[in-house]
Amino acid sequence: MAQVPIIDLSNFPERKQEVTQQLLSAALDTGFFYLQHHSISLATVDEMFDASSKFFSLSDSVKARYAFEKQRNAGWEKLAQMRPSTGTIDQKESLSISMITTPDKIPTEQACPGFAVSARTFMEQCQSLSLQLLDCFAQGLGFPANYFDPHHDVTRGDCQQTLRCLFYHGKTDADVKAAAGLWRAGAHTDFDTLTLLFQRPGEKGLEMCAGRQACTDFAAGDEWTPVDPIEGAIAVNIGDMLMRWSDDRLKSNYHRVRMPRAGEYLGPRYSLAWFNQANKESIIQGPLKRYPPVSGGQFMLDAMQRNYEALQRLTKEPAVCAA
Ligand SMILES: O=C(O)CCC(=O)C(=O)O
Ligand SMILES: [Fe+2]
Repeated sequence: MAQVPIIDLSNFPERKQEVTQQLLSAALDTGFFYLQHHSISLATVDEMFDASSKFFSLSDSVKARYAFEKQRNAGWEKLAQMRPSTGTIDQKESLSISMITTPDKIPTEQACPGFAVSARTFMEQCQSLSLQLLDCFAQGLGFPANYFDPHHDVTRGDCQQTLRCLFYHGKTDADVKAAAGLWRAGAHTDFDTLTLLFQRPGEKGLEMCAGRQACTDFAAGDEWTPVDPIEGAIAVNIGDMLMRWSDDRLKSNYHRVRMPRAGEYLGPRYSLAWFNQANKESIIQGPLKRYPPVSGGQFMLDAMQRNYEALQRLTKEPAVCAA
């Protein structure tokens, strides 16, 4: 079974070369790693989890004021997302918001007091840690220092940086018995450059599958490794955009969230995902030019189209990966 390495960011400025090597080696192989002793405080993360659970506890009619819009990839959705790997609906709710481009999808002070303030602080800290990591990857891939910064520019109107709050409903023993074929989140890769994934201790279920060869393939192997929550640590994974930007060297591997099993904790699971996504107008191309250049905006549209076509095929054939 693959190992998910734990990378310690203590004394980062003095240890930057060493950390860069560790990040690179994790990204070349598993595509997943944990970060410990990073710059995001536990209090900031806890406050964001509180804000997120308060939002999800609102009535569906209030949450529907922030309804998901596919075109903008923003807003709230419930029992709505289907992955080509499963053909069943993910057992979850989510709220996706961006730092500047979706103010109308951020719950108001009246609807959810404190949410906007907590989300802003959290997103700012996620952004700053992400640029630190992306700078290491830039150097590891042979790009100039800070190469990725202008491509993840949150001050521009074409910014695609996104926070997704996730809420997986609690289950009963009967639900668990009847859960064959259901997933909290079906196997998928992320479309972004880098995802920071925050989990709460005890709320397990995330699993990853190492071994993807090309950013264009659409299948997962069958060896799954748990990425269980570790107190204070962030689980990080490479996404398809960085896989492409690295000419397939860094691996955007499949991952999923399984349903709890009988005898396990059956309560709700909350997670927070910060998706780093290149600005729509940024041009993505690896140093080896393995793929033609593509803009950040077009890359997302193509990824969604590929997903859509795979879902269409699913209605005619069995699931591409019996995940
Ligand atoms: O909730 C999790 O742990 C994973 C979520 C995820 O992979 C996603 O939303 O892309
Ligand atoms: Fe994901």
